[in-house]
Amino acid sequence: MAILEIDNASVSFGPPSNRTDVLTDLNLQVEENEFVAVIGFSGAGKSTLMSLLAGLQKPTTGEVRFKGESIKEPGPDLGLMFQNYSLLPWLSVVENVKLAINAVDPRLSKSDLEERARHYVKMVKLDHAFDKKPHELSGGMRQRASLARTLSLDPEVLLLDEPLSALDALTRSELQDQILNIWEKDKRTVVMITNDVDEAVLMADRIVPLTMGPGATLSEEFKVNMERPRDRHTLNDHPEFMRLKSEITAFMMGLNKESKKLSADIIPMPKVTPKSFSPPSLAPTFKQNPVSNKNSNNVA
Ligand SMILES: Nc1ncnc2c1ncn2[C@@H]1O[C@H](COP(=O)(O)OP(=O)(O)OP(=O)(O)O)[C@@H](O)[C@H]1O
Repeated sequence: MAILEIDNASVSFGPPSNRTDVLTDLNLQVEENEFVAVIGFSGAGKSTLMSLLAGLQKPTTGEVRFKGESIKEPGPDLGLMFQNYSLLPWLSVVENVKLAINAVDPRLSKSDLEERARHYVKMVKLDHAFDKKPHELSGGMRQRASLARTLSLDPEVLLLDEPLSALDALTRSELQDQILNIWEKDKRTVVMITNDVDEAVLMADRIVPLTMGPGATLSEEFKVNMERPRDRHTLNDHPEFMRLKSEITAFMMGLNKESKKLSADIIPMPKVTPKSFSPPSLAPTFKQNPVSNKNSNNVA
């Protein structure tokens, strides 16, 4: 049985008179220990999809299940790492992690809590910044801290919403490796959103494109049949990597083209011709006030 399932789900926002259909007819099955990458364009509904999987967003229709049970609310089994770090600015790295652990495990002793928080901060190689506040960290360090916080909850499923988007290429590769290490060593299930085809092929077992919104849906998937560990340095010589990369890129470009064509078909520009138009005078106009005119000498 799949650990995580989306069954014919859709998400719409707003009242019926002004409804926005963001996601429609979503179906996805994620097996235990699988690494699934969802790839999509900006604004397609990727974060909405993650919120749905994390139980933060209820489907308008359909169902989302974890281990066969309908997901009713967020819980520690489904660890969501947000795109925008969301660290509390007045707490240090280790305090941010402690706060998260304490929320799911309030009976831990002070020393166990400290030890566990430090363990996860070390895991993402932030030991040198235990006591730093978020404003003292670089973007990459904040993403690590945010990852440490998500990992510290020891979730069965890691839901990573563009976890590496704000990073430079070097830091990005370093963190990709760390996520892969954690996934392989601790045998987790990962669903990761990315907009980077290379990253998806390097990391995932399966890549599922999200079509363009409104009414985005998950389309046909691409299986990554490449042995692990995958060596990033020789990937560009790997025929399967090259094939997948070009197929997925062509598919995504096709989606983009189709969506532009659709929006051109659906929203024709209205033909608006003003009946008459006279530009307002640039000089300010004042209404004559007989009283103030009389006292005009009194103006300071
Ligand atoms: N609570 C909400 N109410 C109304 N509309 C919403 C809400 N949440 C998201 N949307 C709309 O849903 C669409 C998809 O948003 P979402 O943030 O899921 O996209 P995304 O693919 O994650 O975007 P990005 O890559 O830019 O972060 C957008 O048009 C957004 O305005």
